[in-house]
Amino acid sequence: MEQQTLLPKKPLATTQSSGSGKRTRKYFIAANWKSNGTTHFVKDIITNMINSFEYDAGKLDLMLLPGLLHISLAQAMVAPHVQVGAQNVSQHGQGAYTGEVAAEHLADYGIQWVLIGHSQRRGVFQESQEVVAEKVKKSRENGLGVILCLGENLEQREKELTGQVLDDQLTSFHTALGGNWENVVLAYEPIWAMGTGRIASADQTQEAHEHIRKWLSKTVSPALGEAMRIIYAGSVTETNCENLIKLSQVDGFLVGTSSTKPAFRDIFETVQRQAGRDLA
Ligand SMILES: O=C(CO)COP(=O)(O)O
Repeated sequence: MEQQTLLPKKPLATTQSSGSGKRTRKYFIAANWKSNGTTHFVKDIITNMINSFEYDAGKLDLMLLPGLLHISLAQAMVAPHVQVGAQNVSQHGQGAYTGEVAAEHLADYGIQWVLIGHSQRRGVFQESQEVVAEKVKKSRENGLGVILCLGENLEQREKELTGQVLDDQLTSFHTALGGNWENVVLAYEPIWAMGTGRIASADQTQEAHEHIRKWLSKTVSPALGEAMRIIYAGSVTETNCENLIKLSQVDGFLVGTSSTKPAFRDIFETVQRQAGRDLA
């Protein structure tokens, strides 16, 4: 099949630096519904919650990541500014890969963004960084924007290897992206905080995000270091989101469990308030 180079129709702006030291990065919040929900759930949450959000799409991006079969339903229902992405993609192209969903298929269905490298894919499904990198390449060949997850496990943190782990993952992403960081959002996921109810402290989060930003500044360019959206993932709730979103290095959240609950409204509104305060 001829390669598609479908450019995102609704590109998410990677905001530019003003050079003034003032925040210019647009906030980003994604709801990862994982393998949860039914068609009833999707209709209900979009109608009664998601589509009722009134927000300035110049300051905040909102993306839903439903289960694969629910994507078309969500696409058909969401209000114009709300994006819908996929939670996963095959590392293979089209071909004899039974049960896999190729990047070509996502693009063909008008899906413009995909989550790659989620800790549950890496852990439960044993995806290596090499496989993750292949997924990035296939997605880019098909014009998809990517939310790239990275982060350390508990053992790596305790051995003080967090910086090294992040550097290795970033290096792999850089190669897979061919140095093109357009339409990329990075999600820092300390694996020990995923679905555990345990959350990274403000210091740990700020430090990890800063580390990532410095790597981008040094390895790619200072402009990219300043412009890249780095969002936090791991046990975000309506009670802890306020403190995290105030951190200068945190540009939003990838929300799991709480994104399927009424709490998501509070989390969204907290990010929205911060965006209103920070962005002119
Ligand atoms: O997996 C996550 C985000 O994709 C985080 O999940 P929890 O918010 O349930 O910890």
